[in-house]
Amino acid sequence: MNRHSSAPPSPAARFTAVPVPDGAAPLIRVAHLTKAYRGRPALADLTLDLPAGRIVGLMGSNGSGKTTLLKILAGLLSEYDGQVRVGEYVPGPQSKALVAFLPDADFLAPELKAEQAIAMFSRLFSDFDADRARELVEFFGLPKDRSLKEMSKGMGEKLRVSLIMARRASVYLLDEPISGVDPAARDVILSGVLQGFDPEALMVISTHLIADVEPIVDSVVFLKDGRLLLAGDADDLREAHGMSLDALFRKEYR
Ligand SMILES: Nc1ncnc2c1ncn2[C@@H]1O[C@H](COP(=O)(O)OP(=O)(O)OP(=O)(O)O)[C@@H](O)[C@H]1O
Repeated sequence: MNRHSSAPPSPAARFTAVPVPDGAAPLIRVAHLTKAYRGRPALADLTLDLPAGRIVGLMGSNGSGKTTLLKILAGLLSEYDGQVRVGEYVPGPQSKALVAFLPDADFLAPELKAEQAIAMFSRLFSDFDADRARELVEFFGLPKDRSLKEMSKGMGEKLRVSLIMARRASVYLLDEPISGVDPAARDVILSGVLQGFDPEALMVISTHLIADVEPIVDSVVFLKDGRLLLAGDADDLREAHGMSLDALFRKEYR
């Protein structure tokens, strides 16, 4: 994984890109992306390429622009400056077919039980694998006879993750999939996310719970105030800074 030379520990500024294999086209390309809400910048001149086959931790303190970036990549926010490509597409109907997006807010009707939600996703998405969703529901031990409103917060999140990860997408964008659930449930959710994950796909997981996702990410993007603070291979960053990503995050955001 280490593509950097054996240079001494270096400042964060050296790590400004997730490595893209030689000759490969990035799956996501973002160039000079700027997005403001009523004149207040949420993303400022962000440039970032992400290749297929990576699990990227999108990290940053509250308000650093993670959700805004994911919504733009998912095609839900279309007013921005700069260039964005998912595969060969500007975010829109064609790119949406490639992208499975787990928003940080509820997106399912509270009356739905697991099997009804699976039926709905089968109708909505041609790449949805209902058997895979049922396997995940089973893996998470979710009750089949309870609707979403009768489930705990952690159960609801597990159902949403089961649905999103059962799409056969090229890009998975997960916005805070483990926030608001207890530490044991976080581990279970993350192992569910990884189960059967296509190694050729790209996954971007936004979080500020760095220690929890650190074991599963191989690349990192740190945002601060809508700008790229650093980005790189997780092993390279740990080696160059001589600390875990969690410790690095605490140092950079102090
Ligand atoms: N719909 C909106 N209208 C106005 N301002 C917004 C809106 N959505 C986000 N913002 C602002 O944009 C900035 C970035 O917000 P965003 O939600 O992208 O950050 P985040 O890193 O996902 O934060 P968190 O970790 O708290 O979820 C913040 O200053 C926020 O207040």
